[in-house]
Formats: sequence, structure tokens, C-alpha cells
Amino acid sequence: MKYARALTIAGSDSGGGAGIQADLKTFQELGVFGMSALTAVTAQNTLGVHGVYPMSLEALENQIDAVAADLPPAAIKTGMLFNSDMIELVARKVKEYDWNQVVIDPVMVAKGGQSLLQEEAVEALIEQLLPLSYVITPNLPEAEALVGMSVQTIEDRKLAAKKLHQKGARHVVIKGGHGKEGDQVIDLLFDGENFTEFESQRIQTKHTHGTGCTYAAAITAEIAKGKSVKDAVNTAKQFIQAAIEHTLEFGEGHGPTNHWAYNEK
Ligand SMILES: Nc1ncnc2c1ncn2[C@@H]1O[C@H](COP(=O)(O)OP(=O)(O)OP(=O)(O)O)[C@@H](O)[C@H]1O
Ligand SMILES: Cc1ncc(CO)c(N)n1
Repeated sequence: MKYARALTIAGSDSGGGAGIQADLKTFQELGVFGMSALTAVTAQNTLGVHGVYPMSLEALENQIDAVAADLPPAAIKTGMLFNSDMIELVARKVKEYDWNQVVIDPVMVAKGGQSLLQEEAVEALIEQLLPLSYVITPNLPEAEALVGMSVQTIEDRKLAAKKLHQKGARHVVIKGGHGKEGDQVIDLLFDGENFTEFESQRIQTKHTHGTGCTYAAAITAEIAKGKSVKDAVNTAKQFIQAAIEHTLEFGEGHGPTNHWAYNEK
């Protein structure tokens, strides 16, 4: 097959920089056929989230079933899952279809601070979805919420990664975008045995809307193509670095990243 297929289960960002839109653009740029199951529609731009409109459970289930029945994906990504009922449904579907290349981006809050996951749902995420993940990609605040400890230093991150692995995640990538390393951004991969650090120059910009979605989507695309997790994270790191560096300067607030940049550089 010339093109692998990947499915994103996530929310729509009307502003086009995060969510389903970021995922599909990233899949396309990395040569993977993208498919989607929407959990919620958000009214969103670079200034913030202006409204959240969840889909019904029936609508979410029907989208997943339609894709699974006719277009089975090589890899799955989850983003905004909104509430515990949706998490339970997605976990049930992952088991039903025996999907084992599942990348979970445990989206909790948007850059502007608005909640994209109800607080009561964090437990469901830990109990039901995390054990089904091939890769989980928390940022630092998400890692703190998932393991219940402060996650700042590299040593904290290593301990948090071990705890998430113990809870059932096959690979853990702790993203360093919110870290305080000064000039560097360090993402940490743990595969259950070894740690690998992916380091890059921190770019001084406010245009980082959707970095997490784009990064996890790039990991998913590479896994769909049959790459190892380590190679997938390496490519994703280069993809996101290019996307942040070659800024688009769109909007009055936190603008989107440049999904073309990786292929144009
Ligand atoms: N200023 C920056 N310069 C370079 N790389 C960055 C910067 N900010 C984030 N990154 C990279 O972007 C990716 C996403 O990291 P981050 O921790 O920002 O995720 P996130 O908080 O989930 O993003 P978002 O909530 O905006 O979707 C990581 O690979 C991280 O290293
Ligand atoms: C729909 C959606 N998903 C994820 C994020 C996190 O960046 C966002 N801002 N919007």
C-alpha cells in the first residue's frame, strides 16, 4: 500500500491550528491519509476558546465504527476527549477493534486556560485509556495531573515517565514546552527500559497554538508508516521545530504553527 491511513479522535478547532485540523494537516504533510472522528466542535481562534459543543456519544461511536468497518487505520491518535463517557467509549472501541498503535495526547486545557477535559474525566483517562496506549504524550502540567506529583526537573520527568509506564503506557513522551530550561526544550522518551532526550533550541515566540496536537499527530503518522517510536519522535521533533520556527504570524493572540515548514525547509 502506497499510503498508510491514520485516524484522529479529537475536537475541531475552528481556528485551524490545533485539534482535528492540526492532525489532518500534519498527517497530510507526512504522507499519511488522515481520517477523523469528532468528539466536540469548538469555536476557537488565536485569542481563545469561545464555545465548546460536544458531539453525542452516538455520533462519536458511529464515526469510529464507519472508519473501522471500511478504512481500518494503521495508527490512532486521541486528542480532546471532553468527558469520561467519551473516554470510556473510545477505550471500548480500541479494544473492540484490537487497535494497538494508539497515541494518546492527554489534552486537558487550551493555551488560554480553558478546560477541554472535565476534571472528573482524568481518572477515567488514567484507568481506562492509558493502559491501552502505545505512546502517551503529556506536557508538564498534564504529567503532574496524571501522576499527582510536581513534574519540573529532568529527574521529576524520569520518575513521572516510569510511573506512567507502570500504569500501562508502553511508551511515554514527556514534552518540555512548559519547562524552564532556558534556551533549550527537552522532550523525554521512556520505553520501559531506556530514556532518550530530544533537545532543541527554544524559539522565543507567542505563536505556539496547537504545538502539542501537531507533535503527537506527527508521531502518529510516522508510526502508521511503520517507524519505531524513537524514529517517530525524532521526526516529530524536527517537524514541530520547523513549524514553530517558520511562524505564520496569524491572528492577534497565540497564532498557529506552520504545518508546511517541515517540507519547505
Ligand atoms: N518555544 C518552543 N520552541 C521550540 N519547541 C517548542 C517550544 N514550545 C513547545 N515546543 C515543542 O513543541 C512540542 C509540544 O510541546 P508543549 O509542551 O508545548 O505541548 P502542549 O503544551 O501540549 O501544546 P499545546 O497545548 O499548545 O497543544 C514539544 O516537542 C516541545 O518540545
Ligand atoms: C480542539 C482542540 N484540541 C486541542 C487543543 C489543545 O491545543 C485545542 N486548543 N483545541
